Amino acid sequence: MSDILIVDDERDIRELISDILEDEGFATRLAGGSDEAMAAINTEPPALMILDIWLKDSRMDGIDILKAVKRDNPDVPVVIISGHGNIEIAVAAIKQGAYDFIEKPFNIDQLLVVIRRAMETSRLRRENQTLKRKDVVSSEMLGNSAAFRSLVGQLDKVTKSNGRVMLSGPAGSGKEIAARYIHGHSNRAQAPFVTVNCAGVAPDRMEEVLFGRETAERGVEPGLLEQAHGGVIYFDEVADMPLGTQSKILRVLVDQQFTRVGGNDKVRVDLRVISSTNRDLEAAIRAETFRQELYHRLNVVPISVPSLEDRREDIPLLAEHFIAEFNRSQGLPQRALSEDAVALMQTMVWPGNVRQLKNLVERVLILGEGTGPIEARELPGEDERGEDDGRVVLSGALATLPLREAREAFEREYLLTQINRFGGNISRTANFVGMERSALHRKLKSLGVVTSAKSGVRVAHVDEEQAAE
Ligand SMILES: Nc1ncnc2c1ncn2[C@@H]1O[C@H](COP(=O)(O)OP(=O)(O)OP(=O)(O)O)[C@@H](O)[C@H]1O
Repeated sequence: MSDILIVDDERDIRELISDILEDEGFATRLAGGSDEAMAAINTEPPALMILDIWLKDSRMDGIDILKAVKRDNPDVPVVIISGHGNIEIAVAAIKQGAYDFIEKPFNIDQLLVVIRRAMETSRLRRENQTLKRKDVVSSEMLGNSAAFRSLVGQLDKVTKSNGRVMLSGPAGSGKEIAARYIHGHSNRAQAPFVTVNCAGVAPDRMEEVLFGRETAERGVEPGLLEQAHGGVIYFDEVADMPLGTQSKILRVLVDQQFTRVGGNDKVRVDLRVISSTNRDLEAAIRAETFRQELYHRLNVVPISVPSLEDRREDIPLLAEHFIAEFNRSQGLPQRALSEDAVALMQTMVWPGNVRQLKNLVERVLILGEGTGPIEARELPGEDERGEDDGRVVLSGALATLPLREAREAFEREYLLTQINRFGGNISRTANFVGMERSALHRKLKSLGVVTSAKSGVRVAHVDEEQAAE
């Protein structure tokens, strides 16, 4: 979608327009009638279409083509060419969704201004759509592990206030879904939830995207802050916000008002601000890529979202939920999970967290074998797991240790994973690893592994002092 389609029954005119546009660096395609035009659009929708209203000897006239384009490719801006004195028709075309019109005979500058504006508006619109696309995702948040319950407990406490929340946690752990949970349970639930993808917008576009703009030609085009009025604005990955925009956002938070790009009027909006980060913002402040004052304003209530590895117990529940969801949305087979598959999933590493689990489930369902329970062998290939039929590939660090220490390091890691997988429950862990409960306790003690309750969550970790003894 990068060229301009020129539809005119007069060859001289379409070639003239094409020459002008190509001189300006645009690629063009030409069509002399409605069939050719429709075929060109169906092959690949253009970035913009210039359309003559009167098409001699054609099955469809310009207005029909316009209607078809607006029905099937509503994002393609259409600029109408109308004969001199046909203003009513041009106005009718605008009502049908044409972006603008130019009258024949037109002057080149006028043509270029209209085209540039149309392209720019359509780009802004697309950008906003990508930003809002996430809006439709489901916001059912599932889990039953202690770490998850502790998270929900904290979220519940902030739903009723207006306090600014900073969600921190690794990529894909569910920060956005947590933000939606706050929104959905607050008295702003009926108002919009608007996501600003701080990493996805080019720095020089950020202000226009956030604050909107005002131009003589197009009037007011509201930005995301205005679109979120009454609801929640979610700054996803705040650490990626350009420094210049950070200062402007800070001003908005202090003054509770802003000005659109190109405008003079002050705009007031009522917003709740929720932000997320998977980076260490304090380090970003030290590196002077994040403004300290903004950090303090956004970080009023810090809430940390646990990684999937800290809530391994939830893996079967989440996997089953995603299987059901893919069954509903894409008709993928509704399969059960074998015990082996669950055990493997609960011991794998999940750098991409819940998102990675969701992607894995989708892949297994697509590539899968039949409709029976999902087996462990269908899970990621050996190459991805770094093991082969239980053969462990030694990591560099392990390979340099004497056997006794290497075995201890392995046992420590293995048992830590298992205990966390069973939510800190020693009996269930003992049962799974095939040891007596008391023997497991002794083993843990000798390895320096202790379990403790941190904000209501029982987790296993290594007590360095004990381990050193
Ligand atoms: N507790 C949960 N229950 C159900 N689905 C979840 C849960 N947590 C995360 N997900 C799903 O996992 C995916 C990733 O979640 P989300 O986008 O909220 O993560 P994130 O931390 O905001 O990611 P990123 O850091 O990449 O922005 C989404 O599809 C989300 O619906």
